[in-house]
Amino acid sequence: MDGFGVVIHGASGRMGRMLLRVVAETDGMHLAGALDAPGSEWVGRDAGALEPLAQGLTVTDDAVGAMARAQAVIDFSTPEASLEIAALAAQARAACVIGTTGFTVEQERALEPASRHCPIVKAGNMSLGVNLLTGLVRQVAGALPGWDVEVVEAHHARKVDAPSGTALMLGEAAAEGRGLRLADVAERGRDGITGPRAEGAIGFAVIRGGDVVGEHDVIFHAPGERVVLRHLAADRAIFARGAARAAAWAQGRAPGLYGMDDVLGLRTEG
Ligand SMILES: NC(=O)C1=CN([C@@H]2O[C@H](COP(=O)(O)OP(=O)(O)OC[C@H]3O[C@@H](n4cnc5c(N)ncnc54)[C@H](OP(=O)(O)O)[C@@H]3O)[C@@H](O)[C@H]2O)C=CC1
Ligand SMILES: O=C(O)C1=N[C@H](C(=O)O)C[C@H](O)C1
Repeated sequence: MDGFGVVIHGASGRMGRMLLRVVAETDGMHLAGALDAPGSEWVGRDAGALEPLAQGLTVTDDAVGAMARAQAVIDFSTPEASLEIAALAAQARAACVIGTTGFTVEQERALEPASRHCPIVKAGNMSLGVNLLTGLVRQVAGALPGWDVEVVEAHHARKVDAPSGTALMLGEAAAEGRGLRLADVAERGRDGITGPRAEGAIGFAVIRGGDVVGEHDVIFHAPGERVVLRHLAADRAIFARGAARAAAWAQGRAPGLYGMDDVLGLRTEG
């Protein structure tokens, strides 16, 4: 078998199926496990029914057993399940790539113990385009200090968290560009008599419907003009390829919590 072994956590999901394909197709790695939720109808069945290239692998809910045979796990599931698999990756000293979004601040913090024992790469969006856009947003927000920033995102009707992980990443970048913390300036829900927009706020608006893969606009408003930075995702393969690249990058890496900016060499100091 080619290269290092990768377990897919959340294998029957929209992203899980895509990852089964992308990992099977990527040189330097092979599928070592397809993990799904305990009690899932998929457990015990051939993963070939999820993705033909995964034929011969049995979907399992035995996370300990699967991690014993792997050097990396790629997780697109739920925040609770991500924390469990990160702890097991730490025990196995395997790299852990987390694409799952919707973490609370406490859940983000709860990843720290695992990150002392294995490399964890976590990002609300694993695509090259969004990670480049994040740097541009940081730059533009700093260059246009008085402008009103609004982040608008659209996703498919099955998405359960809002604003999206990507929208929050972009909002964080805008706040960082102005030397602020997003938590201090975010306006995440407007309804009723809201009063005028708070000066310096970073606003979020959310659209849900149909099968939209993921669309994000960061709009900078000033009297008489607007600058719009946009990313449109049309294929989940862009996220899966980013996650596979992160798993390869993390092989042999020191324990710690990393982002896609580390993987892609986009991190700017300061
Ligand atoms: N960072 C990025 O680039 C991207 C992030 N995402 C994020 O990834 C996550 C998943 O998205 P998506 O694939 O669309 O969602 P789905 O709901 O289609 O898939 C989630 C999968 O996780 C499984 N799961 C739930 N609990 C567990 C558990 N305890 N152990 C193992 N598996 C479990 C589900 O199984 P069951 O159905 O049986 O409950 C399901 O197969 C979301 O948070 C989404 O926002 C999505 C795309 C890109
Ligand atoms: O749930 C999704 O589908 C997506 N989730 C991520 C997010 O929350 O930003 C990334 C992508 O936009 C698709």
